[in-house]
Amino acid sequence: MSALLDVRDLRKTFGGGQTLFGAPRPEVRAVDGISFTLARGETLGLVGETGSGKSTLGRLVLRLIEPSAGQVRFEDTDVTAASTRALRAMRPRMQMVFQDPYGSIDPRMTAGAIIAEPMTAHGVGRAEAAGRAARLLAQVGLSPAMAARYPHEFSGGQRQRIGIARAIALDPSLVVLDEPVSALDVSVQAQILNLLAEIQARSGVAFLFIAHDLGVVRHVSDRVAVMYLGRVVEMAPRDALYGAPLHPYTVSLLAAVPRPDPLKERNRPRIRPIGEIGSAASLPTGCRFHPRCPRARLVAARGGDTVEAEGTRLPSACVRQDPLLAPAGGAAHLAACHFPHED
Ligand SMILES: Nc1ncnc2c1ncn2[C@@H]1O[C@H](COP(=O)(O)OP(=O)(O)OP(=O)(O)O)[C@@H](O)[C@H]1O
Repeated sequence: MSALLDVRDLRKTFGGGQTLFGAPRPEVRAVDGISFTLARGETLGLVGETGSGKSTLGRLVLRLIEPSAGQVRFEDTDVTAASTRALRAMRPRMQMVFQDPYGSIDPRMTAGAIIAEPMTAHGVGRAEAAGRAARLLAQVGLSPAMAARYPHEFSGGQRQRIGIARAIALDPSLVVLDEPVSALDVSVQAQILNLLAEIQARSGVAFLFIAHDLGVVRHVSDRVAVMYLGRVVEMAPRDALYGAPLHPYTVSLLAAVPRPDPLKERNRPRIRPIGEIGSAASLPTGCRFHPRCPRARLVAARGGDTVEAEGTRLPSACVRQDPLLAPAGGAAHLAACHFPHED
């Protein structure tokens, strides 16, 4: 069976060209050649630091923004080439949940109206939509009587439940969730993650789950993709990624996840990337992680073919060749690193 979602070499560049006064405007390669598939009912977690391109990728997949290049196929239809009309017909099947669901919603609408809106927009009658909105409220753990209330009368967690109810109102087969629990207290986060798992078990919806927090992604994902400056640098089934990470960036992200046991915390190796995430406006040569990579320094110290870069010696492959995302630990465990097995 073909994949629900098939993303091929997707790219998005912002800026470029010139400003009004003729100065060159920097070109930002926010998404720089990303490919992956998603099966029906699957959850792919997408993690990375701020600025790695996660939100841009999520919006491209749903064609809320136009790609610069590449292709997105959803349910065997080319989303990137779809006409406005075809795209509109697809919308009920592909939905999005935002970090703050009310950022884009009219605060003067009641919860019932907010949930009913996508249904009436797609031809469901008003009375039928109101009835379904009440049932959806119950499904997301809220009282149907809350349909008459306004956004400001809800807590953050309740608002996110309403955002989820709205997203699943038309029974989508894909929901892109962009940091859906990042703004919530930890206890509320767990409730929302459980709710999403219940919805998925019942409906078979697939999730593209975007988060900067590896701990959150671990709870919900079947597979995880780690993004760095517009690229996926590692992608693997959840247990392989957390149990045996291959890319030094993933290793460093995992080292930064706090653990509940302070004793273990003390003995944990401190692997940190050097400095801050670079800029997608001025990408390094070769491997885009090389300026921050602790492993490149380790490998160079052992000798071999090295060059002078970043004020130190680094393997010439890291500085000169852009590594491809390729199988490195079994067919399903992909990493974009010249030295995936050296630590
Ligand atoms: N509309 C835009 N115009 C110009 N640059 C943009 C635009 N949207 C995003 N970018 C740039 O693209 C890069 C990726 O941004 P994006 O928001 O996708 O990253 P992210 O990983 O989702 O980060 P965050 O977690 O902060 O949302 C960043 O360098 C950002 O500044």
